[in-house]
Amino acid sequence: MTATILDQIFAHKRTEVERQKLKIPQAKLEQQLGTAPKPRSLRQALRQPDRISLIAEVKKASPSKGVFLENFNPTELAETYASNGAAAISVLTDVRFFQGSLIYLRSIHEHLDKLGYATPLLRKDFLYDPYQIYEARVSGADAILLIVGMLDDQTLHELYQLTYGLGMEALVEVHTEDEMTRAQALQAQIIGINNRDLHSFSVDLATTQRVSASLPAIGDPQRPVLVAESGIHGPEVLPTLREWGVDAILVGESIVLAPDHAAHVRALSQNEHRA
Ligand SMILES: O=P(O)(O)OC[C@@H](O)[C@@H](O)c1c[nH]c2ccccc12
Repeated sequence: MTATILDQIFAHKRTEVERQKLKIPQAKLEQQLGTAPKPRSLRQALRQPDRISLIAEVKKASPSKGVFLENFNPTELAETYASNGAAAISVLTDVRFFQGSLIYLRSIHEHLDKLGYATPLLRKDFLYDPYQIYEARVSGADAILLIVGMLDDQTLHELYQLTYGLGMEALVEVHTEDEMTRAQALQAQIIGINNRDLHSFSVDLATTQRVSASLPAIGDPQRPVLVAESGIHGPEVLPTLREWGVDAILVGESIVLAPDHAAHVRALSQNEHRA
Protein backbone atom coordinates (compact mmCIF):
# COMPACT_ATOMS: atom_id res chain seq x y z
CA MET A 1 0.00 0.00 0.00
CA THR A 2 1.33 3.43 -0.85
CA ALA A 3 1.50 6.04 1.88
CA THR A 4 -1.43 8.44 1.61
CA ILE A 5 -1.33 12.09 2.68
CA LEU A 6 -3.20 10.96 5.78
CA ASP A 7 -0.34 8.62 6.70
CA GLN A 8 2.10 11.46 6.18
CA ILE A 9 -0.03 13.75 8.35
CA PHE A 10 -0.06 11.19 11.20
CA ALA A 11 3.65 10.54 10.97
CA HIS A 12 4.47 14.22 11.01
CA LYS A 13 1.94 14.92 13.78
CA ARG A 14 3.79 12.54 16.08
CA THR A 15 7.03 14.44 15.53
CA GLU A 16 5.25 17.76 16.07
CA VAL A 17 3.62 16.67 19.33
CA GLU A 18 6.81 15.13 20.75
CA ARG A 19 8.69 18.34 19.95
CA GLN A 20 6.03 20.45 21.66
CA LYS A 21 6.16 18.26 24.77
CA LEU A 22 9.84 19.06 25.10
CA LYS A 23 9.17 22.78 24.80
CA ILE A 24 6.15 22.87 27.13
CA PRO A 25 5.72 19.74 29.28
CA GLN A 26 2.19 18.59 30.07
CA ALA A 27 2.65 19.43 33.77
CA LYS A 28 3.16 23.04 32.76
CA LEU A 29 -0.06 23.04 30.71
CA GLU A 30 -1.91 21.52 33.65
CA GLN A 31 -0.68 24.40 35.84
CA GLN A 32 -2.17 26.87 33.37
CA LEU A 33 -5.63 25.29 33.55
CA GLY A 34 -6.64 27.46 36.51
CA THR A 35 -6.30 30.67 34.53
CA ALA A 36 -7.68 29.35 31.20
CA PRO A 37 -10.97 30.95 30.09
CA LYS A 38 -14.15 29.01 30.89
CA PRO A 39 -15.39 27.05 27.84
CA ARG A 40 -18.68 27.91 26.13
CA SER A 41 -21.03 25.17 24.91
CA LEU A 42 -20.72 24.23 21.24
CA ARG A 43 -23.75 21.97 21.54
CA GLN A 44 -25.99 24.78 22.71
CA ALA A 45 -24.70 27.11 20.02
CA LEU A 46 -25.46 24.55 17.31
CA ARG A 47 -28.83 23.25 18.35
CA GLN A 48 -31.32 25.83 17.07
CA PRO A 49 -34.85 24.53 16.49
CA ASP A 50 -35.64 26.12 13.13
CA ARG A 51 -32.39 26.65 11.34
CA ILE A 52 -29.11 25.12 10.38
CA SER A 53 -26.24 26.63 12.35
CA LEU A 54 -22.97 27.47 10.68
CA ILE A 55 -19.54 26.49 11.95
CA ALA A 56 -17.27 28.67 9.81
CA GLU A 57 -13.70 27.50 9.44
CA VAL A 58 -10.56 29.60 9.57
CA LYS A 59 -8.68 27.75 6.83
CA LYS A 60 -5.64 29.12 5.06
CA ALA A 61 -4.72 26.03 3.05
CA SER A 62 -5.43 22.33 2.59
CA PRO A 63 -3.14 19.44 1.60
CA SER A 64 -5.21 18.65 -1.50
CA LYS A 65 -5.69 22.18 -2.80
CA GLY A 66 -2.79 24.24 -1.44
CA VAL A 67 -3.10 27.85 -0.25
CA PHE A 68 -6.59 29.43 -0.43
CA LEU A 69 -5.77 32.83 1.01
CA GLU A 70 -2.58 34.74 0.26
CA ASN A 71 -3.48 37.64 2.56
CA PHE A 72 -4.53 35.49 5.47
CA ASN A 73 -5.53 37.35 8.62
CA PRO A 74 -7.04 34.86 11.09
CA THR A 75 -8.40 37.34 13.63
CA GLU A 76 -10.00 39.55 10.97
CA LEU A 77 -11.55 36.48 9.32
CA ALA A 78 -12.92 35.23 12.66
CA GLU A 79 -14.39 38.66 13.36
CA THR A 80 -16.14 38.58 9.97
CA TYR A 81 -17.54 35.14 10.82
CA ALA A 82 -18.75 36.14 14.28
CA SER A 83 -20.30 39.42 13.15
CA ASN A 84 -22.15 37.84 10.20
CA GLY A 85 -23.98 35.08 12.00
CA ALA A 86 -21.65 32.09 12.41
CA ALA A 87 -22.78 30.04 15.43
CA ALA A 88 -19.27 28.71 16.03
CA ILE A 89 -15.79 29.00 14.53
CA SER A 90 -13.46 26.15 13.64
CA VAL A 91 -9.77 27.00 13.76
CA LEU A 92 -7.35 24.67 11.99
CA THR A 93 -4.24 24.37 14.13
CA ASP A 94 -2.27 21.83 12.08
CA VAL A 95 0.94 23.59 11.06
CA ARG A 96 2.49 21.55 8.28
CA PHE A 97 -0.44 20.53 6.08
CA PHE A 98 -3.09 23.19 6.73
CA GLN A 99 -0.77 26.09 7.60
CA GLY A 100 -2.68 26.66 10.81
CA SER A 101 -1.45 27.40 14.31
CA LEU A 102 -2.45 27.21 17.98
CA ILE A 103 -1.40 30.85 18.13
CA TYR A 104 -4.32 31.67 15.81
CA LEU A 105 -6.70 29.99 18.23
CA ARG A 106 -5.36 32.01 21.13
CA SER A 107 -5.39 35.33 19.27
CA ILE A 108 -8.89 34.74 17.87
CA HIS A 109 -10.15 34.00 21.37
CA GLU A 110 -8.61 37.22 22.71
CA HIS A 111 -9.78 39.29 19.76
CA LEU A 112 -13.42 38.12 19.88
CA ASP A 113 -13.48 38.45 23.65
CA LYS A 114 -12.42 42.07 23.38
CA LEU A 115 -15.21 42.70 20.88
CA GLY A 116 -17.75 40.99 23.14
CA TYR A 117 -18.44 37.89 20.99
CA ALA A 118 -18.84 34.62 22.91
CA THR A 119 -18.77 32.45 19.75
CA PRO A 120 -17.48 28.96 20.68
CA LEU A 121 -14.16 27.96 19.11
CA LEU A 122 -13.34 24.47 17.89
CA ARG A 123 -9.74 23.27 17.73
CA LYS A 124 -9.49 21.45 14.41
CA ASP A 125 -6.49 19.17 14.26
CA PHE A 126 -5.46 15.53 14.28
CA LEU A 127 -5.72 14.79 17.99
CA TYR A 128 -4.55 11.46 19.40
CA ASP A 129 -2.69 12.35 22.61
CA PRO A 130 -4.09 13.77 25.88
CA TYR A 131 -1.36 16.41 25.66
CA GLN A 132 -3.13 18.00 22.68
CA ILE A 133 -6.39 18.23 24.64
CA TYR A 134 -4.66 20.18 27.41
CA GLU A 135 -3.03 22.34 24.77
CA ALA A 136 -6.45 23.09 23.27
CA ARG A 137 -7.94 24.04 26.63
CA VAL A 138 -5.19 26.46 27.63
CA SER A 139 -5.23 28.00 24.14
CA GLY A 140 -8.88 29.02 24.43
CA ALA A 141 -10.68 26.15 22.69
CA ASP A 142 -14.27 25.47 23.74
CA ALA A 143 -14.42 22.22 21.80
CA ILE A 144 -12.10 19.87 19.95
CA LEU A 145 -12.34 17.51 16.99
CA LEU A 146 -11.96 13.75 17.48
CA ILE A 147 -11.65 11.77 14.24
CA VAL A 148 -13.01 8.27 14.91
CA GLY A 149 -11.24 6.79 11.88
CA MET A 150 -7.80 7.56 13.28
CA LEU A 151 -8.33 6.37 16.87
CA ASP A 152 -8.84 2.98 18.49
CA ASP A 153 -11.86 2.65 20.81
CA GLN A 154 -9.83 2.92 24.00
CA THR A 155 -8.02 6.09 22.95
CA LEU A 156 -11.24 7.57 21.62
CA HIS A 157 -12.96 6.94 24.94
CA GLU A 158 -10.04 8.29 26.95
CA LEU A 159 -9.78 11.50 24.90
CA TYR A 160 -13.53 12.00 24.97
CA GLN A 161 -13.64 11.68 28.78
CA LEU A 162 -10.69 14.02 29.20
CA THR A 163 -12.28 16.62 26.91
CA TYR A 164 -15.50 16.74 28.94
CA GLY A 165 -13.50 16.46 32.18
CA LEU A 166 -11.74 19.69 31.23
CA GLY A 167 -15.10 21.38 30.56
CA MET A 168 -14.87 21.27 26.77
CA GLU A 169 -17.01 19.37 24.26
CA ALA A 170 -16.03 17.11 21.38
CA LEU A 171 -17.14 17.09 17.77
CA VAL A 172 -16.83 13.39 17.00
CA GLU A 173 -16.13 12.96 13.28
CA VAL A 174 -17.17 9.91 11.27
CA HIS A 175 -17.16 9.02 7.59
CA THR A 176 -18.62 5.49 7.46
CA GLU A 177 -21.48 3.51 9.04
CA ASP A 178 -18.97 1.52 11.13
CA GLU A 179 -17.46 4.70 12.50
CA MET A 180 -20.97 5.99 13.26
CA THR A 181 -21.64 2.83 15.32
CA ARG A 182 -18.46 3.54 17.30
CA ALA A 183 -19.45 7.20 17.85
CA GLN A 184 -22.86 6.07 19.11
CA ALA A 185 -21.26 3.54 21.47
CA LEU A 186 -19.38 6.51 22.93
CA GLN A 187 -22.76 8.26 23.35
CA ALA A 188 -21.26 11.22 21.55
CA GLN A 189 -23.48 14.31 21.90
CA ILE A 190 -22.15 16.05 18.79
CA ILE A 191 -21.44 13.94 15.72
CA GLY A 192 -19.97 15.29 12.50
CA ILE A 193 -20.25 13.37 9.25
CA ASN A 194 -17.35 14.24 7.00
CA ASN A 195 -18.49 14.17 3.37
CA ARG A 196 -14.86 14.18 2.34
CA ASP A 197 -13.03 10.87 2.30
CA LEU A 198 -9.76 11.72 4.07
CA HIS A 199 -7.94 9.06 2.05
CA SER A 200 -9.06 9.98 -1.48
CA PHE A 201 -10.26 13.57 -0.79
CA SER A 202 -13.36 12.93 -2.89
CA VAL A 203 -16.50 14.64 -1.59
CA ASP A 204 -20.07 13.30 -1.64
CA LEU A 205 -22.81 15.12 0.27
CA ALA A 206 -25.00 11.99 0.29
CA THR A 207 -22.53 10.54 2.83
CA THR A 208 -24.40 12.60 5.44
CA GLN A 209 -27.74 11.00 4.57
CA ARG A 210 -26.37 7.46 4.37
CA VAL A 211 -24.23 7.51 7.52
CA SER A 212 -26.87 9.29 9.67
CA ALA A 213 -29.53 6.65 8.91
CA SER A 214 -28.80 4.70 12.11
CA LEU A 215 -29.36 7.69 14.42
CA PRO A 216 -32.50 8.01 16.56
CA ALA A 217 -35.32 9.72 14.62
CA ILE A 218 -35.37 13.48 14.10
CA GLY A 219 -36.95 15.06 17.16
CA ASP A 220 -35.99 12.17 19.47
CA PRO A 221 -34.21 13.70 22.49
CA GLN A 222 -31.63 10.89 22.29
CA ARG A 223 -30.51 12.07 18.87
CA PRO A 224 -27.10 13.76 18.96
CA VAL A 225 -26.46 17.14 17.37
CA LEU A 226 -25.65 16.32 13.76
CA VAL A 227 -23.07 18.29 11.78
CA ALA A 228 -22.55 17.89 8.02
CA GLU A 229 -18.91 18.59 7.21
CA SER A 230 -17.05 19.50 4.01
CA GLY A 231 -17.97 20.18 0.41
CA ILE A 232 -20.80 22.64 1.12
CA HIS A 233 -20.66 25.41 -1.45
CA GLY A 234 -23.79 27.45 -0.94
CA PRO A 235 -27.17 27.81 0.79
CA GLU A 236 -29.02 25.90 -1.96
CA VAL A 237 -28.26 22.56 -0.23
CA LEU A 238 -29.59 23.66 3.17
CA PRO A 239 -33.23 22.57 2.68
CA THR A 240 -32.07 19.07 1.72
CA LEU A 241 -29.71 18.89 4.69
CA ARG A 242 -32.56 20.04 6.92
CA GLU A 243 -34.72 17.17 5.64
CA TRP A 244 -31.90 14.80 6.53
CA GLY A 245 -32.00 16.11 10.11
CA VAL A 246 -28.78 18.11 10.00
CA ASP A 247 -28.41 20.65 12.82
CA ALA A 248 -25.23 22.37 11.66
CA ILE A 249 -22.78 22.62 8.78
CA LEU A 250 -19.01 22.95 8.89
CA VAL A 251 -17.74 25.03 6.00
CA GLY A 252 -14.23 26.17 5.12
CA GLU A 253 -13.25 26.30 1.48
CA SER A 254 -16.33 27.93 -0.04
CA ILE A 255 -16.16 30.74 2.53
CA VAL A 256 -12.46 31.51 2.25
CA LEU A 257 -12.66 31.37 -1.57
CA ALA A 258 -15.76 33.60 -1.76
CA PRO A 259 -15.02 37.09 -3.12
CA ASP A 260 -17.04 38.52 -0.22
CA HIS A 261 -16.50 36.47 2.96
CA ALA A 262 -19.13 38.38 4.96
CA ALA A 263 -21.85 37.93 2.33
CA HIS A 264 -21.17 34.22 2.00
CA VAL A 265 -21.24 33.71 5.78
CA ARG A 266 -24.55 35.58 5.94
CA ALA A 267 -25.99 33.48 3.12
CA LEU A 268 -25.01 30.24 4.89
CA SER A 269 -26.26 31.45 8.31
CA GLN A 270 -29.63 32.96 7.42
CA ASN A 271 -31.64 29.95 6.50
CA GLU A 272 -34.80 29.81 8.52
CA HIS A 273 -36.87 26.92 7.22
CA ARG A 274 -39.89 26.16 9.30
CA ALA A 275 -40.31 22.43 9.63
O1 LIG B 1 -13.29 23.24 3.31
P1 LIG B 1 -14.55 22.43 3.35
O2 LIG B 1 -14.72 21.48 2.21
O3 LIG B 1 -15.75 23.30 3.56
O4 LIG B 1 -14.42 21.51 4.67
C1 LIG B 1 -14.33 22.05 5.97
C2 LIG B 1 -14.02 20.93 6.99
O5 LIG B 1 -15.08 20.02 7.01
C3 LIG B 1 -12.70 20.23 6.65
O6 LIG B 1 -11.70 21.18 6.75
C4 LIG B 1 -12.38 19.04 7.57
C5 LIG B 1 -13.27 18.15 8.06
N1 LIG B 1 -12.64 17.24 8.85
C6 LIG B 1 -11.33 17.52 8.86
C7 LIG B 1 -10.28 16.88 9.53
C8 LIG B 1 -9.05 17.40 9.39
C9 LIG B 1 -8.81 18.52 8.61
C10 LIG B 1 -9.84 19.16 7.93
C11 LIG B 1 -11.11 18.66 8.06
